[in-house]
Amino acid sequence: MSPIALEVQDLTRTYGAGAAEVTALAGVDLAFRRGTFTAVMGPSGSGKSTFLSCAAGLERPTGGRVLIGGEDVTDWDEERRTRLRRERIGFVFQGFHLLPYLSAAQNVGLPSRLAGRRPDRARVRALLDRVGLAARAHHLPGSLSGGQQQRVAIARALVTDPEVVLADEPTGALDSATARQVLGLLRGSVTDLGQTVVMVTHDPVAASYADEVVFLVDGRVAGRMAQPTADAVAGQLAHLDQLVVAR
Ligand SMILES: Nc1ncnc2c1ncn2[C@@H]1O[C@H](COP(=O)(O)OP(=O)(O)OP(=O)(O)O)[C@@H](O)[C@H]1O
Repeated sequence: MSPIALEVQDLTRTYGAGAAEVTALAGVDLAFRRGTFTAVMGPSGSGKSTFLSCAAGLERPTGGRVLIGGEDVTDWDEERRTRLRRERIGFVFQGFHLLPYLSAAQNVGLPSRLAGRRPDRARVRALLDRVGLAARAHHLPGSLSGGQQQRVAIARALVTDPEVVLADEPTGALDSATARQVLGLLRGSVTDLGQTVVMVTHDPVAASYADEVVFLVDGRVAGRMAQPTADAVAGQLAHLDQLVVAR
């Protein structure tokens, strides 16, 4: 098994053409080791969403490679990439993205169903238990709080034991106490379950739960910080221009 869960090599992505061309990613090299939690930060427009989309196989890069579990998936056709997303990547979104007419347990089991398998009931139950929602297994998302919905989404992201969990502003819609619970669960999935989490966030407190922060500026890696604290991250964000100059 590759020790690297996700790797991008010289990743570039441009949109439009000619005078209207926009460079969203300008040659990003990053490798995410298994069992690590990384936060990706940067100003608006720095390429964070584009990076996640390319890593997830939702968008094709203009150049460079994407490797999942050591396997180069860059040139896979749409069908293979859809299967890759269902079976080998977990997603957590700012807006939860649960299906409203399925119960919490059915939402957690959905990735297995989409992959053509009957959900493993014991695993669904264990994951709901892990996120503190065993008693709410049969509730519809509409009867759960935002934080509870996000906890269901985390259980769903973990159900296939994916190579990597990609989280896009997972606490962006939550109050700070609820956000801490959600971040604790993501942290626990790494520390206890050996998962690999890559999380885009604007929030220095959220980033402080990660092992490392990667800073993007203008589509490039402008800096990194190991063992981040919220204060250190906030300080670095305030001086990203200096990182770029120092590059
Ligand atoms: N579909 C698209 N068509 C044209 N330009 C795009 C498209 N998607 C992104 N861009 C441009 O690419 C650059 C990077 O955008 P991206 O959304 O990846 O940044 P971001 O760091 O995620 O920003 P934010 O923090 O605001 O979400 C921006 O200049 C953006 O306008």
